[in-house]
Amino acid sequence: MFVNLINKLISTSAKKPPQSIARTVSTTTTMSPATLQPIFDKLFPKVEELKPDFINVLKQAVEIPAVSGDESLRPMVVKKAKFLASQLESLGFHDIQLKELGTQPPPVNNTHLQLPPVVLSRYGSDPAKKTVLVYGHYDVQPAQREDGWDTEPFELVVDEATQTLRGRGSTDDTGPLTGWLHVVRAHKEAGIDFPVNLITCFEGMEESGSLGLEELIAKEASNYFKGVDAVCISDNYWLGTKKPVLTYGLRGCNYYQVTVSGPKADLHSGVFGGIIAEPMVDLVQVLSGLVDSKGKILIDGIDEMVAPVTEKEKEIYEKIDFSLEELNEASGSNTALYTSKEDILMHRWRYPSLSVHGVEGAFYGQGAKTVIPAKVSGKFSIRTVPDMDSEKLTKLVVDHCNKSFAKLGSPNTCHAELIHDGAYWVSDPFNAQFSAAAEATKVVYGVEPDLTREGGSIPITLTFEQELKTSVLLLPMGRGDDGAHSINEKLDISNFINGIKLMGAYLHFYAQSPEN
Ligand SMILES: C[C@H](N)C(=O)N[C@@H](Cc1c[nH]cn1)C(=O)O
Ligand SMILES: [Zn+2]
Ligand SMILES: [Zn+2]
Repeated sequence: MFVNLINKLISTSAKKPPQSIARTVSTTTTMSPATLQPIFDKLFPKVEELKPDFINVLKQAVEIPAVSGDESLRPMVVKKAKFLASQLESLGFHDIQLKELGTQPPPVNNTHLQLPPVVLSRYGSDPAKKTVLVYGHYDVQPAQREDGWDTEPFELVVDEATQTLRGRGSTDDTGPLTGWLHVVRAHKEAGIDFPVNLITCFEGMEESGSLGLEELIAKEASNYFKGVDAVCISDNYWLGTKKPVLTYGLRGCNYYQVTVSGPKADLHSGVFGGIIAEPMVDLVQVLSGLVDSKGKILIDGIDEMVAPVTEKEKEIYEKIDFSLEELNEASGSNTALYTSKEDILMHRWRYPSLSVHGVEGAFYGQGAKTVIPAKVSGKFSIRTVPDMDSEKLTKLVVDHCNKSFAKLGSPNTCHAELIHDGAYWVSDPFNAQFSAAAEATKVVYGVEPDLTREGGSIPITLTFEQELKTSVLLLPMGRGDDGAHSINEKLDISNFINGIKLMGAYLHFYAQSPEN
């Protein structure tokens, strides 16, 4: 009955993909694990044998602080691109190109700042084989030891006690990205013919909105990317900590800043406090008018853009393997806004959310600096979902900020703007790629994967689908408690090693699959 429900959801949603599907994948396919078993019997032990080398490559990559959101670290992002190019070269990839994307558009402090290059390369060019493009990002989120890390964030620590690899980028996304290189190495050293032609597209701006990549993909669709049959992205996480998943949906992300400016320079609060209008005081009031403590977005017009939940969709969430306890464990707290699994998953996957991230220009360090900041920018983002329109949303956000500020009657000035936007994406999880990945999961993990959506965003996903006219599969490597974007980010060694096997097995199953 549940299978019928899923099929109905897909067939009735016409061009629109299903909102959410929670059952395991049905693999009615001609692919036979038995014919591939002799290959896996050679491949998997080789992956195990190369584990120390794979960890060592990840260690070298993590040591480069490629923080795309920090302008001063841009040379490090470029250094990491070059490091990857040299790794690709030593593995026998060809046609390696570091594609330049021009200068970073405003808002930016250095108006001549070059965007980091996109690393394109090929492994194999056999016309008899399918071509799979693998996308990953080599940039990372900012991290400082003082944030609360147990060890230096840009040193990969092999934690024997927990059997994890700790360091910024271990799970998001340096570990999974390097996984694709390791798959090639394991094939070479095991003497196994690589099942597909591989193209890499590794970018260095994902954590900052994938600036410039859309244009590159549109340009290369009929050039470098010509003949791509499928796109695979390993850049998200299992829902929990035990069960592997395949992911068929992402929320989008519109990132904003609202800047309040007043005095020419920061001022002494003893000299000017009480006699001038303080930008920070205005800003906190504008920010507090965006969302309430229950997570309700206070901007008029947003709820109306969200696709309504159908009765059928509600049933889907019941089947998912997830609990409030797992959420509490992953957040390290009991601060959840919802208690039921359905509410938690719907608010993570299919409703928008607004998060306030920080304030640029404000005092934030230790001690007690008595300053009145002259200009402060509040940063916040809205995770978007079907059927929200990015331009309409931005208009609502900017109008809302301007109205909130006007109510204050302040002599300061206020400017709200979009920094970047990335689209949401929902796909059909029963195509050839997902079936191949489900078979691979059964071989590697011995279970059928759950089908999940992701609350986070990978801005370029929809662009690949539209420009290359291919399906996209999200094949996560890490677990839901990996701490991506947080302190002590980690990747379990077992996820790293099994994830590499999974990537390899998926490529073999997909190569055998009768359809594209
Ligand atoms: C899911 C992916 N690994 C990720 O972390 N994506 C970022 C991308 C982003 C940054 N700004 C806007 N999108 C995320 O979801 O925050
Ligand atoms: Zn990330
Ligand atoms: Zn990522």
